[in-house]
Amino acid sequence: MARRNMKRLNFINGSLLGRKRVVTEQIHLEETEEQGQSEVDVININMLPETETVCDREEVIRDCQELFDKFAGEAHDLMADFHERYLLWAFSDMLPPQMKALEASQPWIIYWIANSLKVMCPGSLTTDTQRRICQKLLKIAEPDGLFAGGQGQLPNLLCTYASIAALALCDNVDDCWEQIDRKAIYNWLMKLKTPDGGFRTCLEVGECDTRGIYCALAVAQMLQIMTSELCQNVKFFLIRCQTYEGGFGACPQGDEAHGGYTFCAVASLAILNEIPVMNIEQLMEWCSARQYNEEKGLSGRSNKLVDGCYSYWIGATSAILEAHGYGDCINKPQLREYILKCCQSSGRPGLRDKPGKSPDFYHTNYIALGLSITEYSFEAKKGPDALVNSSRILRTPETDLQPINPVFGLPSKDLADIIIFNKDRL
Ligand SMILES: CC(C)=CCC/C(C)=C/CC/C(C)=C/COP(=O)(O)OP(=O)(O)O
Ligand SMILES: [Zn+2]
Repeated sequence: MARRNMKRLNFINGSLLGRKRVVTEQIHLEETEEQGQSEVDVININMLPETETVCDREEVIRDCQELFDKFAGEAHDLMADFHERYLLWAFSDMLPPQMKALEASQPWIIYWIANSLKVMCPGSLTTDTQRRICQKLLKIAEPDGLFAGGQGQLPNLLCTYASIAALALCDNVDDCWEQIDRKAIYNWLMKLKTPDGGFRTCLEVGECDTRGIYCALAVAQMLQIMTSELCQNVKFFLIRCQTYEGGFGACPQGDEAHGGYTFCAVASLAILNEIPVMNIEQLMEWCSARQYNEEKGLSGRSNKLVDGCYSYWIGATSAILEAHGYGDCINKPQLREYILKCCQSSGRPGLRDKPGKSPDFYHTNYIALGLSITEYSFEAKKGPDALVNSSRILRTPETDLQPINPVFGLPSKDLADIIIFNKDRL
């Protein structure tokens, strides 16, 4: 066999329409060592071009491999008590000044912390903390019953989802669920609705993409204010967001498939009970391609790096498909290994995107949800509420995680409780 001499072609750095040169194919002549014959070796143009991300990925693979070697053969558990301290601190102390940037996302911070506690350390969200959460969120909703990022801010759909999800975690303390103004929220959702089936994130100036649809439908389902008028055309908007790759972009036609927007689209179709309208085979292939052999974790889009938060955005998408009878498209034990060995460190509490990154509340929540997904199998319940049965497939006595509903990002019990409560209010 001739020794192959593969040479990397320089990636053509320019837009397709800007390229005016004639395409040339380079060939390389080489003497084979054994036979002394000349052989033509065509350069493989399918080789990965050397981009910044390709180099970054090599570093990520090295970092992960180091941790896999370090913990080889060890059952590496979740350090739940350690992470609990980080989460409880956030509810009792001043947040660091750099978190000022999240001034318009206060319900999100509350949801991420409270949900992480409920999933990883059940019992640690005390009645007193639940009371403080409700008082804070219901204060933001004054005087019109609509939720925003903070007091005095414009009502916002994404913050409304985060607020209702956080309230769902409060076990109806002090009858707080009674104080959610479902009528005001329904009327406002109808005003946010666009004729093509989308939802704006806020009146007049809000953007319109799959996140808005997901937040509107999830809120409507949790509050039991779902109507056919609210759902009109929504599935057509979503169908148009599925790209040639199989994942979903933010908006119809043209956006790149991305894990976050794919979750929003697939979870929305689950709420609408319309899972079969998408191209399931392509979606499953795309989800599987998000998991990399070397790092074992999930990326959010083609040729990008693994990140712990996709353990939920892609992990939940896969769990929803599994619940609807399509089988697993990710490898749960491998994902578990990435999470437990690469997304936590005994040096600093909280969960992180990847080795070398700092933990934060967002990643702690979505990685905890992803880890829970790896411990259960899923089956959709019959009926209109997008409820899901989960059965434990793994027993880790020290750190059993709560089963979650992959559609709503909440522990199954909290979700069922708020839905049942609101059903009775009809
Ligand atoms: C319910 C709700 C509102 C859900 C939102 C879902 C959503 C859009 C998540 C995206 C999260 C994320 C890591 C974006 C970063 O993109 P990037 O381009 O920085 O990261 P990448 O390199 O991994 O693509
Ligand atoms: Zn992330």
